[in-house]
Amino acid sequence: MTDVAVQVRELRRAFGRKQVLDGVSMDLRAGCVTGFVGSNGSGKTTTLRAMLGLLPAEGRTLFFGRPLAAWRAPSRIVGAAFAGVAGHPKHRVRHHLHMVAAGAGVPTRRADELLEQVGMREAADIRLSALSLGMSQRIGIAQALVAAPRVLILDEPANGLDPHAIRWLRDFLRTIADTGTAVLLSSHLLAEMQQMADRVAVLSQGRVVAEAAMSDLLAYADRQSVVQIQFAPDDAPALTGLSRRHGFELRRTGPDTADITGINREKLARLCLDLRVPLFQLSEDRSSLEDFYLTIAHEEFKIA
Ligand SMILES: Nc1ncnc2c1ncn2[C@@H]1O[C@H](COP(=O)(O)OP(=O)(O)OP(=O)(O)O)[C@@H](O)[C@H]1O
Repeated sequence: MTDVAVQVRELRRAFGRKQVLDGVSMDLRAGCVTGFVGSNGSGKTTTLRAMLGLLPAEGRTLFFGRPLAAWRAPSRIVGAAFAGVAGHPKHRVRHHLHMVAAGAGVPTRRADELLEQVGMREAADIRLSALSLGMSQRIGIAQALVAAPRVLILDEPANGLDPHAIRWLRDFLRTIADTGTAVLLSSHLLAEMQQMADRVAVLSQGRVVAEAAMSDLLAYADRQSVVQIQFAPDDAPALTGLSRRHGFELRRTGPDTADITGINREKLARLCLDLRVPLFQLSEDRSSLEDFYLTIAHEEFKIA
């Protein structure tokens, strides 16, 4: 599904002299999980708040072609969660969600269903102040979903989650997106997004500098990575032939060492195994996706 659910256009916002948003534009697609990434302080939260009209900003955000305020029941259009759950710390989880449901004009049984869906039934009687960060994130998501919105916006939802909970979140968001909901989640960790998002929008210096399918971004990362190998000098011609046949670049750095670009470590290892060329060292200077993100941010990289 590629229907555009949300169009964000030219958002601008300064705090004092600092131009935090300098023309942020992006599209969110229905049925798609979009990761919104940018380093700490790059303006992700500011963008989300501006999109939702929680913060005055120049520019516009259209939800299914209209500003949010033009919809009769905005909570059915978009649900959002910022840093876990917002509510009275003394309220207990179930009571809190019932109040949110009542406020949104939906039956309280919807809140109970969501509590079940986010795996928090056992936490129903816990006070909001006693929730762990991970629990609070889940309840925040339940709260955002209470009116079954067509767009779900989550600010750093993976914060404080352990790997098991991140897997849960990924599967949960996939289920939500599969119903046609457009999901936007922000994070300063690209590695997390790699697990969760179909598409990614990269925020840098107040603008979205890349918007692409996650698979394209990862393929680009592969092309940028450098694999260092060590081999038997006799195998040099075989490796050169392999590089020609498979279109990767091999640059000799010594009689038995080379730097390779244009192919990732796993694929290279498989090709060498097939060719029966033993490698004595195989390391990849892909650094990390974090470093890769910094590269994109600096190069103002655009993926077609
Ligand atoms: N109300 C405010 N008043 C002044 N400055 C603000 C305000 N809100 C945000 N900022 C500044 O705007 C910049 C962007 O902040 P924002 O919280 O949007 O970044 P972020 O990308 O969400 O960061 P993080 O990943 O750390 O959550 C920061 O420099 C922050 O200090």
